[in-house]
Amino acid sequence: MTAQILDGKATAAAIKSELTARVAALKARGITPGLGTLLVGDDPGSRWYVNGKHKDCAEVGIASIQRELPATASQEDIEEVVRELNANPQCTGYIVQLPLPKGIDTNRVLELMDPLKDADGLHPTSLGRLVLNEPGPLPCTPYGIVELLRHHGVEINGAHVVVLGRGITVGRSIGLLLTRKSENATVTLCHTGTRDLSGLLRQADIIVAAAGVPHLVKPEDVKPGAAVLDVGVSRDEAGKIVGDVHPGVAEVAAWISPNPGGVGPMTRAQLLVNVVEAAERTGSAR
Ligand SMILES: Nc1nc(=O)c2c([nH]1)NC[C@@H]1CN(c3ccc(C(=O)N[C@@H](CCC(=O)O)C(=O)O)cc3)C=[N+]21
Repeated sequence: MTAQILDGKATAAAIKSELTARVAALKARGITPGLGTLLVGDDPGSRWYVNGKHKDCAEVGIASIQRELPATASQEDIEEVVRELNANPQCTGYIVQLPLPKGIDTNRVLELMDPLKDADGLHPTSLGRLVLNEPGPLPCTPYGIVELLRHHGVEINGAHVVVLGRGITVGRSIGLLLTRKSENATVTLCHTGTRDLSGLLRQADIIVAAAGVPHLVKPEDVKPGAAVLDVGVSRDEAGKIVGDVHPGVAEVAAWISPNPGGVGPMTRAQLLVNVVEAAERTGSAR
C-alpha cells in the first residue's frame, strides 16, 4: 500500500481563494488588511521566505509593508522599526522574520510587538490566549497542520497524536490546539529525552515530526494506516530539503505530507488567515 498525499500546495491554494473573497469583503467596508515583515540581515533563505510571503499577499489582495535592516542593526534599531509597525495604520498584522542576528534579545523584540498585530500567533499574549481558550491568532504551522488534516478528511477527534520536538513554533504549541474541545485529540509530546520513542510512535494515529532530525521516523515506527506529517527542514550538502520522515514510511502510512509541498505551503497560507482574521476582528469591534 502507498500512502495518500496530504497535498499542502493544493490545500493552500483553496484557502487562498477563500481568503481572496474575504479580503474583498473587508475592502468593501473600508478595511484593507496589510502584512508587514521585518527582515534583519541578508540570509538568502530568510529573504526567500519573506519574498514568498509578499507574493502570497499580492495573490489575495493583502497590502505589503516591507522593512529591512542590515545584519549590523542594534537592538534599539530593531525595536524602533517594531514601534513604527505598531503605530502604522496600514499595517494590520506583521512578522519579525526569525532568527534575528546573534546578540539580539529576540524575546524582548517579540514582546514589544502589539499583540493585536501578531500574524505568527507566537506573541506571549497569543500563546496565553490559546491556553485560556480565547480567540486570537493561532501559531501558523500547527494551525496549518490541523487544516491540512481536515481538508483531507483525516479524523482528529479522539485520535492519539504523537508529536516529535518541543520547539515553540510547532511542538510545544500544537498540543494546545489539538487538545481543544473543537479538535479533541489526545497528544503525547516527545523529545530527545523520551524513553522508547519507537514504542510511542507505534501507538500514534497521527505523527507530527518536527524534531529537525533527518529521517528520524522510520517505517517500523509507524502503525499501518497512520497519518504522518513531516515538518522537518534539514538540508543535504546539495541544499535539498531532507525531512524528519524516512521515505519508506509512505509504504506503511495511510496519509503522508510531502516535503516540500506539505506543511510549508500551509504555514504560509495560515499566516494570511491570521492577517485577515485580525482585520475582521478590528472591523467588528468598531
Ligand atoms: N517570524 C517567522 N515566522 C515564520 O513562519 C518563519 C520564520 N519567522 N522564520 C523561518 C521559518 C521557516 N518558515 C517556512 C515557511 C514556509 C515554507 C515553505 O513554503 N516551503 C516550501 C518550499 C521549500 C523549499 O523548496 O525551499 C514547501 O515546503 O513546499 C518553508 C519554511 C517560516 N518561518
